[in-house]
Amino acid sequence: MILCWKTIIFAPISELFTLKEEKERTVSEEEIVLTPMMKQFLDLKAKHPDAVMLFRCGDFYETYSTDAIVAAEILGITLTKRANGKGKTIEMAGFPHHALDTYLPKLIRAGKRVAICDQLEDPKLTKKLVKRGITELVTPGVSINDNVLNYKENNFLAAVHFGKASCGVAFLDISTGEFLTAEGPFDYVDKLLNNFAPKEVLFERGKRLMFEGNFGNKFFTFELDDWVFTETTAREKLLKHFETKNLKGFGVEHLKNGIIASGAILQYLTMTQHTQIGHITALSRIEEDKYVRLDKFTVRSLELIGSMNDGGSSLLNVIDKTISPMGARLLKRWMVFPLKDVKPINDRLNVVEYFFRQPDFKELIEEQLHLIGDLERIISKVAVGRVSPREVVQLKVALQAIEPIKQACMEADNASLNSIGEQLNLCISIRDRIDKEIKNDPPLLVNKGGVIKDGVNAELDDLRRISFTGKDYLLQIQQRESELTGIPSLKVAYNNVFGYYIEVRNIHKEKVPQEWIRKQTLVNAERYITQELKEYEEKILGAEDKILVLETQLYTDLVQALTEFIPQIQINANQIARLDCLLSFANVACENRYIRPVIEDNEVLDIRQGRHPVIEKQLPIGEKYIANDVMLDNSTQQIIIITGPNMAGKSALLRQTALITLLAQIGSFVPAESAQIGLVDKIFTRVGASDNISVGESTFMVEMNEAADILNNISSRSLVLFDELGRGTSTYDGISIAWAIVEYIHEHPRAKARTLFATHYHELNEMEKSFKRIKNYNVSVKEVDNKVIFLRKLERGGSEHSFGIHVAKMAGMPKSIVKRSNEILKELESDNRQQGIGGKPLAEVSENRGGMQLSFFQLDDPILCQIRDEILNLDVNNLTPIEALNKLSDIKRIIRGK
Ligand SMILES: Nc1ncnc2c1ncn2[C@@H]1O[C@H](COP(=O)(O)OP(=O)(O)OP(=O)(O)O)[C@@H](O)[C@H]1O
Repeated sequence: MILCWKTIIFAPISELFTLKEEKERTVSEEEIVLTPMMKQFLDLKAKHPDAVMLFRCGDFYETYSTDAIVAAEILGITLTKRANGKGKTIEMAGFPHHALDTYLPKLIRAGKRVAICDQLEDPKLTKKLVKRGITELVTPGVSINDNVLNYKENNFLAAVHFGKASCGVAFLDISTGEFLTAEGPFDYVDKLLNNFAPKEVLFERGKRLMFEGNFGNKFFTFELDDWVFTETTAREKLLKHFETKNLKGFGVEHLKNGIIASGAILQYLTMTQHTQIGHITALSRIEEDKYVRLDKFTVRSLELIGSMNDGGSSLLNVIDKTISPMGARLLKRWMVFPLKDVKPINDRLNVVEYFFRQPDFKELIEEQLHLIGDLERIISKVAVGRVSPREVVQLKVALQAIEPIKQACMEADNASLNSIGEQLNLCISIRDRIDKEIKNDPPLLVNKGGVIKDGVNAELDDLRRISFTGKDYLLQIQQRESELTGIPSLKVAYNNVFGYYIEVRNIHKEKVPQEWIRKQTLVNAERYITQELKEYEEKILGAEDKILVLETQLYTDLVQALTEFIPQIQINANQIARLDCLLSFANVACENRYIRPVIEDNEVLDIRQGRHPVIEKQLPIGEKYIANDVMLDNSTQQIIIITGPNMAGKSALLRQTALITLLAQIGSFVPAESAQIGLVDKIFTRVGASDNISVGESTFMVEMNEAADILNNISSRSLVLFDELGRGTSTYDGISIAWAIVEYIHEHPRAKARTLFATHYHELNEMEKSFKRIKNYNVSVKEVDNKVIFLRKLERGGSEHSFGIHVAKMAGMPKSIVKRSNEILKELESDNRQQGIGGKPLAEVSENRGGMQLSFFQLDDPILCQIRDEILNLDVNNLTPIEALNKLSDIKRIIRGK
């Protein structure tokens, strides 16, 4: 036999034998002697060199060589060695096959691809090496295992195709069957990748630089051959799967790049042996123009899905009171895809209001939703042939719960609810069939038996009778023989080796009849078999085997019948998810005193007594969130410049305005006394300076990139929030850039966006004088006895102080520094007052400020000079909070030393 290296291109080889050369060559069998099983392993492994192979050996899944080293580390299992022909050894680590569900998710969560290699024939029936083959390739993006999946999240696999004019993208969640596509410029695809957060992304081999250059390196990726990314291959694959002549019915026919990406996904499913995919019933286009555009910075800085601080809360945490897993997943989607048309938003709001007004209806829906479970993922498991008897019973329970929901929705005085009710399908025939055939509390696995109810199949009933009466008969034998032999402790028992046997304790061994055949000697007893016992054993065991075969057959037939209902049950799952989200909105609104916003097709944003939905939940007991009014429009008050001390609540106000708008546009009630929301098409936020050093960009570069993106994309319908824009550079540059940007938004006809601009550059208050739609506001504080009290009220007019020194004091800054800072501030202020800021060119203002700073550090005090040097040597942009604290403590030590 000749082994070809070309097919064996992975690391384990080097550990099985010594490689003379790395390059391709052929090796004769004389040079290498492998055990036959290892040869089989190598052949299979060569098909998926990058995956950890779980190789089934009897009752174990084994891993070998480098796979074993990796698996032992991730799974915490013992690494051993096994002989591998001609005195060689190979690393090995394994676990019992029934523990697959425990260990597989750990490998997937560690970002590994796993090839499952099973025995394809019964080892008992062959004398040769057992046939084995890869039955499934599980990867982070292609998993239906409950232990890998998070029930509140979709598990998307994505594919990206780099077309000539645009980029195509597709997303598939195999656990729910949802399949989506879109195409557009890189930044749009980047936004989608961030919003859908796929667990794995596929792209064409050799295009890594392009991929990472546009989308970063945070995704788990896999490269596929270039032939996968051709239009003909992709179209063929899609048409074959959907059994259609073209893709017009899905509304994606014109999306050439999207189609290529979608085809690549299906191709990948074939490659990973996922061929039962009847639950993927449609390919939908992601309709960009239907949703508010939120870029990834906005999603992150508004903390919609996750908090930027460890342990912090997100908007999703506050508003997710969904009951079903489908509801939780849909709500997460709604959060990043707010609507921008009045009608669908009002449709949602109408339902939320209906829940409010009809507590009985709300209670009924709530009660039934608790019974439904993960209908969407269960029906996907039906399609892929992995549904357990318990899940089938859960499916029945869900369909039963849908009946009262459907009825209540149809009877409701609300068109959206009527439409939900109409779409719900009771699937009565299959529901009743499950009820008739499957026991109410079946075992987890069908091969354990006891799944099918009595009365379903006459043959099954007969076999069960034989099995049960046979067992009774064995008891009779026990009793009879005990009496005949006079052995009171005689007992009939069963083990896998001898089958049924009679056990007699040694003290009675003399009384055993001659015709009994001795099979086993124990310390205190002997075990025997008899002719009669063997005959009954055959009958009982034969019946039990037949029962299992028959039950499995009946169960498989039922699951097959269920596949006919996949589309209807998927629709049910969607409608239930929708209802669940709207119910969640109603409950959140009740609990937190939200009101229904008025949605209008104009450019007014008028929020009265608005609150921040997340901060208000986090305040210490006894503290109340101070509500504020914010009014923006395109004619009188387009841009608000908000100044005010540090810690006053400027950022909170900015964010709450965006969050209220966003909540309204996903159809939720909002935390305010009243809210008039003129529909927003895009929300942009630039909040604080953040570093992106990992991709080689400075704080300021990131800030300017984001600001440029905003300015290039805003429209007169957009909402823009700038928080401390320009902070990442010198005061002089910062003010100039901030001023120019505000001026642009005010003046540019296309860019007349409603804008909130929070800043510490009080100089920007000058703009109100020259620009008609710019208005100054400040978040108020009161100074009492040298102490600052935060009133947190938004008031008309600019403010002059930042009270930064006060905040430094609150933060525990050494008293001497606080005192000295106050002296310097007074000096600076008096100087500025003499010179005057208003009307002066910004350059002058800034230069003066620089001059003052210099005089501070020109003092003769060597301690101050030492502090100056310490501060000047700091790289503030790269300073971690801990380093900052350490530095403060160093400075404190210097002062104390004085
Ligand atoms: N309206 C409010 N009612 C009650 N507490 C509030 C309110 N607004 C803000 N806070 C509290 O004050 C803290 C500081 O608010 P915020 O970060 O908005 O201040 P800021 O003015 O942006 O400060 P800085 O200029 O230093 O960034 C918040 O974390 C919150 O706990």
